[in-house]
Amino acid sequence: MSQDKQAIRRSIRRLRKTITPLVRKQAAKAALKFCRKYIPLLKAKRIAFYWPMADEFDVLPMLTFWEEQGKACYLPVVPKNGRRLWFVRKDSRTRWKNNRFGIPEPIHPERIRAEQLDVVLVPLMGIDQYGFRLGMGGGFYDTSIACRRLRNMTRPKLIGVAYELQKVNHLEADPWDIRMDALVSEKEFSVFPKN
Ligand SMILES: Nc1nc2c(c(=O)[nH]1)N(C=O)[C@@H](CNc1ccc(C(=O)N[C@@H](CCC(=O)O)C(=O)O)cc1)CN2
Ligand SMILES: Nc1ncnc2c1ncn2[C@@H]1O[C@H](COP(=O)(O)OP(=O)(O)OP(=O)(O)O)[C@@H](O)[C@H]1O
Repeated sequence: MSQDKQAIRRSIRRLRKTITPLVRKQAAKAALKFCRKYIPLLKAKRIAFYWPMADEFDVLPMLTFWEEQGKACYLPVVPKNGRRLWFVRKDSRTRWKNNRFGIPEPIHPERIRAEQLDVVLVPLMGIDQYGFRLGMGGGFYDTSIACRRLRNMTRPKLIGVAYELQKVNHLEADPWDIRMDALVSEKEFSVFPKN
């Protein structure tokens, strides 16, 4: 079964490599335009983004926009032990340090957990029609947003970010998998049905 997941990751990674820099840039712009109307984002005080690696969807234009709108913006920081991510504030003067995966992380005293965020833009490898997500396999996001398993917990809102070519019909969900509330791609912004 995790064999399966590895195979899906490989095939999506291969597809994603074919995206040209120009298309990537246009996709980032389109996604920004779509997400500007999403009410939870408009109302949010604290929003988490991610620093895009390799061929991941570029959310930095969105980050810049929402930062200019006065939102407090955060990026994930991999913990020393375990898998529960910290979210560290990024501001215009932030300095950066690479983590063990080579991903830049902000250096800032303001460090919070996912529960304190209003919206999290979640990186992913694949996403199905129900909002189930396949990540890089580290289990970081599933662990960090596990608070959403609790009944009545509607925060943080989770927005998966992906190219259309990362959509898959159906992902076999593991017990720890948490569904996204919405998805933004280069083509659309869609909200998943609650049930
Ligand atoms: N941009 C971004 N930041 C993120 C994540 C993510 O998916 N995307 N994460 C989401 O959880 C966390 C880091 N998770 C990671 C999990 C696994 C690997 C990893 O296995 N990297 C392989 C190379 C993978 C590849 O070939 O693309 C390696 O280092 O060998 C890296 C980061 C936090 N920050
Ligand atoms: N809430 C949790 N508590 C403890 N362990 C967890 C939790 N969620 C996931 N895990 C562990 O993390 C491992 C990786 O999970 P999975 O392959 O679903 O990660 P992923 O969603 O692809 O990765 P990521 O979230 O880092 O992008 C699993 O084997 C599981 O044991």
